[in-house]
Amino acid sequence: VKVLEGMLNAQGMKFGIVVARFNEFLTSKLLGGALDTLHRHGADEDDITVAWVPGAYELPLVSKKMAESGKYDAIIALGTVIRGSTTHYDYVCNEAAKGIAQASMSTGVPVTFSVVTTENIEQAIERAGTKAGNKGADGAMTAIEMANLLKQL
Ligand SMILES: O=c1[nH]c(NC[C@H](O)[C@H](O)[C@H](O)CO)c([N+](=O)[O-])c(=O)[nH]1
Repeated sequence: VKVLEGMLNAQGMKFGIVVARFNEFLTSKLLGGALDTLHRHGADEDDITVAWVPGAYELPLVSKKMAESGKYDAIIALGTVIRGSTTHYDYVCNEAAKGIAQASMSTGVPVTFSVVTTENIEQAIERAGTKAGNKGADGAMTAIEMANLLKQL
């Protein structure tokens, strides 16, 4: 039986990070978690590019453009959408999720969906580096694993 699985080695790999400025108090923490994870798994600082977009709705377009460039082994999409603060929560979340998946499928480049979607600010804080971990760090781990796995296919 031949088993394929991605190692967690980021050495020599190039990563794009797309991060939403909306809820920047929280998305900056997701970015910090992603950068820390990439660094501690061996990624070189010069091999990481960060692009800021206005909000989660804009994540798919820039994720797709970065993926299409062929410059990156994986893309990490970071954002925070909180229902309590918006009437169009479902639209933003659904379009972000669908668009990020499409950016990945249409280019063959892994684009991880690390968008925190919560009912309220407290839940979002829990996922930005407190008791529920850091969704940005999780997205970076997924990106490293997927990039390693795709090299074997
Ligand atoms: O990233 C977010 N964008 C949000 N809206 C902006 C949206 O992503 C677009 O930037 C905007 O609609 C302009 O296209 C949010 N809310 O509306 O509350 C939110 O919680 N998070």
